Amino acid sequence: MSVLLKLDHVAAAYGQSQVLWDIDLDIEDGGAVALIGRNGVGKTTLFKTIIGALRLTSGSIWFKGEDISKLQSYERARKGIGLVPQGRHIFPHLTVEENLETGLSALAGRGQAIGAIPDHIYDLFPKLNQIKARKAGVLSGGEQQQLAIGRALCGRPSLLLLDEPTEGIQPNVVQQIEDALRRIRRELKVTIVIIEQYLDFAWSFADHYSVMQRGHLIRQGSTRDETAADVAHLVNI
Ligand SMILES: Nc1ncnc2c1ncn2[C@@H]1O[C@H](COP(=O)(O)OP(=O)(O)OP(=O)(O)O)[C@@H](O)[C@H]1O
Repeated sequence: MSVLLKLDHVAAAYGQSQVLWDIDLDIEDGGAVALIGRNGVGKTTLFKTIIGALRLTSGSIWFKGEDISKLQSYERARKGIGLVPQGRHIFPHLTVEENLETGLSALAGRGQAIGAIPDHIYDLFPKLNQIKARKAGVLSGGEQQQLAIGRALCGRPSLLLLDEPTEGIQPNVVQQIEDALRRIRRELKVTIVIIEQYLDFAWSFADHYSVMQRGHLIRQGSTRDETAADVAHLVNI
């Protein structure tokens, strides 16, 4: 398999406060990776560096063989990096359909017509079709998460980063989210990286895991060769 995303000795800081140190990470094309670690170790910050919301202080980021370290966020989105942020950040006063339309803007400048919301979004999340005229602010947590994923998919990413997709979601809906992510990977050929506190979900969904501790990547491996219990002590408080 080829490498889709490569982080090479990445470091990043908020002002004077360094948060990431010397991160080396390869994400294979077609892979599903869980990024795990205690609160505050830098997982979200790592996503911010990948999407270009935070500049690197050293190192480089490569996507599809191209150094994207100096590109702006919108340029990285156009190249195919999508984010489902922690807390979902949907627009509560817009309808479901209008929220999805905001996701189409990543296509602007990629030489593709922006067009309509792709059918596969409503195929993945039929509920969104039923409630497309409803204001997003009144949706349940699970529906908002589906909307946030659908919105990111409107930009036709080849890499989708999801920051704690199960946070605040009822257990019966977690399974639906997992099923949708599997289909996104298999049918849409999207490579997926999740930040996940809930190790059972991480192990069920992902092929590989990476553990962060105090701004460093300290361990990586296969979720098929090791169990969640093998790494739980590195993640649980
Ligand atoms: N905008 C910011 N300005 C300054 N420091 C920040 C900022 N955002 C995060 N930090 C600090 O950077 C460190 C890493 O935070 P980050 O949110 O990346 O961790 P995390 O592993 O994603 O944690 P969580 O699971 O709580 O989201 C923390 O010490 C945090 O306080």
